[in-house]
Amino acid sequence: MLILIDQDGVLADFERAFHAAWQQAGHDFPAVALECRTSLHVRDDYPEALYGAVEAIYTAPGFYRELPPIAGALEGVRGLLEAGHDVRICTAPLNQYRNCVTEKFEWVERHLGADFVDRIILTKDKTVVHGDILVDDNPDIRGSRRPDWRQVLFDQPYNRQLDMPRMSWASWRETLAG
Ligand SMILES: Cc1cn([C@H]2C[C@H](O)[C@@H](COP(=O)(O)O)O2)c(=O)[nH]c1=O
Ligand SMILES: [Mg+2]
Repeated sequence: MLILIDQDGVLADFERAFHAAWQQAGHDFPAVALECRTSLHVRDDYPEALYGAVEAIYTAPGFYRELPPIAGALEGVRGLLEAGHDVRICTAPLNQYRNCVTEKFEWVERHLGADFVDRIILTKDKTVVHGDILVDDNPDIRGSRRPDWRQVLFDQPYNRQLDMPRMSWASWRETLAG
């Protein structure tokens, strides 16, 4: 199968890095714990007056480059390749793209190797990308086409309210390797 895998929130731990950076910044408003997050976009869980401070963190140089891998993600990707699947990273850049785009590529090279950079598909519209499965933490993927991929939701606290087929890296074999 052709398996498309999202980067932020599936391979790279955007949430853990943001939480740590917000705590480090010393804002009076406390960092929202991952289990309490309610929306894909972290900004939505903070007061509007702090949106600028929130965006300043994830648009800062190095934020995307230094994201820690999500537990089990790198092993899961390698396992899917070893199982004979064609794996591509299908990822959307921030609108504030300047650091994000380069650092997403640097992240893949650092954690999956230089050859894996050839497997990156960078798009703001994932519905135009061909694939059999898309693993993504976004519960509301919108675009210009009816996609031919079937989404498997990557389990995160902010998408648990939805009754959709889902996985974590602890369960990828049962969900994807079939
Ligand atoms: C703001 C924000 C972004 N992300 C991730 C999700 C996508 O991979 C990119 C671009 O997101 P957008 O929805 O196209 O702006 O960044 C995220 O995981 N959490 C966030 O708060
Ligand atoms: Mg994501």
